[in-house]
Amino acid sequence: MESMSFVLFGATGDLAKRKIFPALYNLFLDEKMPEAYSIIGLGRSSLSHDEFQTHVEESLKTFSRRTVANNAEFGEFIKAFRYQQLDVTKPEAYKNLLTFIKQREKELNLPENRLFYLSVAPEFFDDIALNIKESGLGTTKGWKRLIIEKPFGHDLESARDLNTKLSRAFKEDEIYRIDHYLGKPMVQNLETLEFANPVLQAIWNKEYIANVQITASEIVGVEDRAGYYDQAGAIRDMVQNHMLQMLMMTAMHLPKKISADDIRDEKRKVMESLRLLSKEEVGAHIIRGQYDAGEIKGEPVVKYTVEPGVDAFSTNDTFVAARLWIDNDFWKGVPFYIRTGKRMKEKSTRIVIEFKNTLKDLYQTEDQKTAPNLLVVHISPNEGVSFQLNSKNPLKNGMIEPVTADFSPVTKEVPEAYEILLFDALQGDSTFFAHWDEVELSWKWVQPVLEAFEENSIPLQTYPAGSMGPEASDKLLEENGFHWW
Ligand SMILES: NC(=O)C1=CN([C@@H]2O[C@H](COP(=O)(O)OP(=O)(O)OC[C@H]3O[C@@H](n4cnc5c(N)ncnc54)[C@H](OP(=O)(O)O)[C@@H]3O)[C@@H](O)[C@H]2O)C=CC1
Ligand SMILES: O=C1O[C@H](COP(=O)(O)O)[C@@H](O)[C@H](O)[C@H]1O
Repeated sequence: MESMSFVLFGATGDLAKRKIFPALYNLFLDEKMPEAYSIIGLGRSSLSHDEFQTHVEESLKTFSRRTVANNAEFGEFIKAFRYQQLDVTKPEAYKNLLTFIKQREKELNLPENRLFYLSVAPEFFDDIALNIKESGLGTTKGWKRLIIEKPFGHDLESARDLNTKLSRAFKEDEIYRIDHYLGKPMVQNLETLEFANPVLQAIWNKEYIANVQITASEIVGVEDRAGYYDQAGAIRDMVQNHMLQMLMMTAMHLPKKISADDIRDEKRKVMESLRLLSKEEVGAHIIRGQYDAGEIKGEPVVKYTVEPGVDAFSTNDTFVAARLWIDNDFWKGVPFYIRTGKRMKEKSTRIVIEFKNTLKDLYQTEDQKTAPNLLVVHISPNEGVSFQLNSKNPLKNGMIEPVTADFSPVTKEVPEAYEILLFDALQGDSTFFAHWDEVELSWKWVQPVLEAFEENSIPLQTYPAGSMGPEASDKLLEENGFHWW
């Protein structure tokens, strides 16, 4: 891995302290950082280098999965951090930043490889990219890369506009759009499950698969993010990015070779085949929900519209379920269901592949009924893969029962999504970052849904906090003879 400067916009913010610093620290402990590097944090606040290093240390003590010891090794890590106060909206400030970066490059004998990480509000993304270009920060003898956080646009038009602006300063292969779900070990493992197992590869299609169910349920509510969430809703916050990325990863077909370009090509093909809904069709395939008061783990929970910062008459979606169709040769006729919501019964992200139960009529009697085979990819909170088979239970007179073969790695050791993604970006591997084609096609699918929601042309179903969403979400599957697993 090449030595570099890591330039972090928004270094005094929430994401930096909760995810980015801990990820860098754990990469350091795993000896996955470059041989030489400088980390330059930027923010509006006025901080000395020492104060910034203390801020980083405190964030690691609170959020790192590994403990922080006050030893020489830690000293080695923290000494790479420097801080610069910079108002991102002031073009003249970038000149000072360039001088500072060059000075550090000289001190540490670093090549001009610069990785810029935009961990600031999205309204700044395009300005920062432009200022990097105009100030000469992006003119390097080495490489430059831009990591950009979500949300990438608010709708199709704004996403296109942002992309056009970014592409004036960075080429597509220099842009790393973070979708942290793509860094989750079990989402990455989908590729291996599908392509490294000939048995699964042979049956990964419409001949054998009855339906696919992707769930991302959360216990938390809107928390302290009402300002953002009440405008975004589950459709923008989760569906446009994480849910559709998981769908792409599940439905993509065998690439010519395992490379970033080939995998992203296959993902794009999935999105190109995704059946677009007209605004009028949205009601038949999409369930829009909002949580009502309820109870979670024995504690009462208030309804969404009385949460701090939420509009009392808000019609924002805190739950979305959808039935999607991929009209290609592999998946024609196989429904893909997705559901995601806040204030649900459990925190669970999982993908369930339900296989066709073609042998169920072979067994005639009640005690010989068979359940469908299920392949379940457990993404969080616990990582693993399980496979449900039918087997005779010798203790129950040979009655046929479903049994589960389970694989779960030791979760304490599993790296976090941000660690995995940062390591990839440091190495220049963009496989698990969202390509613009995927982002644009996702927005294309989402756009009529956004419009139907905005026009209130489909009902807003309420669901009690602590449930698995509105009843209408169950009916969506019942219409095709299925139920949620
Ligand atoms: N927090 C999270 O869990 C997640 C965040 N994201 C995304 O990450 C990005 C950052 O979010 P988050 O850390 O929560 O945001 P915060 O509001 O916590 O932090 C914002 C950062 O931007 C800096 N900033 C604001 N205005 C300026 C300015 N004019 N010039 C320079 N710096 C400025 C702040 O500096 P200062 O504090 O010094 O004023 C601060 O460092 C957003 O795009 C968000 O959508 C994505 C997923 C999850
Ligand atoms: O991006 C987001 O993801 C989180 C859920 O992430 P997870 O890793 O905990 O599954 C969600 O709470 C948040 O609203 C959204 O912005």
